[in-house]
Amino acid sequence: MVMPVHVKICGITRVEDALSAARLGADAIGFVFWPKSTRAVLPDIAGQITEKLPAFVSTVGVYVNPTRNWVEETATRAGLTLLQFHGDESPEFCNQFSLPYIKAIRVRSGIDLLQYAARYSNSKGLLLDTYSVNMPGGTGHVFDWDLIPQDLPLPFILSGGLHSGNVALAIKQTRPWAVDVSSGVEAVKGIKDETKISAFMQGVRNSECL
Ligand SMILES: O=C(O)c1ccccc1NCC(=O)[C@H](O)[C@H](O)COP(=O)(O)O
Repeated sequence: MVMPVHVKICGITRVEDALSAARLGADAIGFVFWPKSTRAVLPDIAGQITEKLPAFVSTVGVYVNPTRNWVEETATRAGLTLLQFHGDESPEFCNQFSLPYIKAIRVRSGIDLLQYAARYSNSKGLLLDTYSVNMPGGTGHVFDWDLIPQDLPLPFILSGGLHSGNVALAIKQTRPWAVDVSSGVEAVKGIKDETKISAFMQGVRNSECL
């Protein structure tokens, strides 16, 4: 039996994009609460988007080395269900909130993902993204999927440079719990393109035939 792969569409800043993502079958949407991002959204705007969502769509807050207060304030205002730590947050920092979390790891050669899995064993999964010196996330670039160990003891979310043209192959090769996309379904930064989301979702479904 082929396991269905979950989908998170990240960098949502508009109600219409969130509703398109939900209607086309996304399981989660992500709000970037790192103020330096071109996809950053205000917590109250995120809250208005969350209110419009149908049931069973998770709302994920994305952070890069935030303060405790910022996480608590944004989580409340935006009605989050999951936290995503994308910086150098310690396991102790990530564990202190009332919401579950996933830890983003920026992958490059030489990385020991098994060690990260042991360190963040309380996380609900590792989000594997592409390392870049310039940007902590949302780079639009893929990493070498061969760096993912077969025996990773946590569910992982494959991320980094995915789009409709490569997502089926990515799923076939790595067998993730979920995939995460931002640049690959955008018209411009922070604004999603419904046709691209639809093609991406089709790519995910096609992976079930490979
Ligand atoms: O998207 C951002 O601007 C961003 C900035 C800082 C930290 C994380 C960020 N995005 C997090 C995500 O979950 C993205 O979906 C993930 O990095 C993949 O992005 P992309 O390669 O553009 O699909």
